Amino acid sequence: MSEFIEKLRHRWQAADTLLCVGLDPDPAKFPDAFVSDDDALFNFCAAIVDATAEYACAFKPQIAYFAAHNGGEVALQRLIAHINANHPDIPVVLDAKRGDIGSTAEQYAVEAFDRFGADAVTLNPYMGRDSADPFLARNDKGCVFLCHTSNAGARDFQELLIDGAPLYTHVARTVANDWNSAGNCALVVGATFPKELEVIRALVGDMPLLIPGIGAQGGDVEATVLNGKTADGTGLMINSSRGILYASMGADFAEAAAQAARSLRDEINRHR
Ligand SMILES: O=c1ccn([C@@H]2O[C@H](COP(=O)(O)O)[C@@H](O)[C@H]2O)c(=O)[nH]1
Repeated sequence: MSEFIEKLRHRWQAADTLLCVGLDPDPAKFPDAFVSDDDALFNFCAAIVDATAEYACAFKPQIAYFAAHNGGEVALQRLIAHINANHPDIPVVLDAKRGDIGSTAEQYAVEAFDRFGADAVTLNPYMGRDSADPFLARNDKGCVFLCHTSNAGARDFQELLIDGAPLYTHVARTVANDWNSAGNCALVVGATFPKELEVIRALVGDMPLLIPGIGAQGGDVEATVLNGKTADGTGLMINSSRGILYASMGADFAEAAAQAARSLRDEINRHR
């Protein structure tokens, strides 16, 4: 089992939480105090991280929200270093959805794990095994493959029938049975597709699932937990980004984020 999966399992138990706090910083939504702050991306996210850490089983920074801004990738690098230094028990899943030919994928693996210091990265399996190999070879780290995403367009390709079974089930089986020999794989499954979540859980045993789609996208917490949990009541990183980050856009943003995180952690736990 990879260090990422061990760290995640330990955090599930030690902190009694399945909540993943998503870090999608949008300066247009920041409180006024950040308007003239040259380091607003880092300062806003670090305040959210410190306020919500006790409720988090993982943090998930989405790289686009950093890379969209000049200097944003340096802010991301510093933010992950801040999490690793101050909250070392909480794994960081870099949401980058990488996938390319092997030689380029090698560079993406260096980017995620060595430059940014993430414990795991989200990956697009569409280009097949050789595009995943540079990540799978890092068996201390985690590879979180898109399986059934949370958006409406997930149906366009992911539900197409191949040999009588939807494409997303082929992804789930292939990752669980072929790609996970080092025990370092996980899957992304949207909370907005609870029936498909149940199907995927039945196919992949205890493999961890990253679940976006709660909060702003309207996924149902009870259905997510009931259909996605493992026999021991864990197995899930249930993500909320905007619902936590922007619980208040006032001076009390960090306290409001902590309250939103605690409330969602508690709601999740009521259904475990
Ligand atoms: O299927 C997917 C895969 C990834 N995401 C990402 O998760 C968060 C969701 O943000 P919310 O504000 O909680 O809706 C965001 O970073 C997406 O890029 C997803 O939503 N669905």
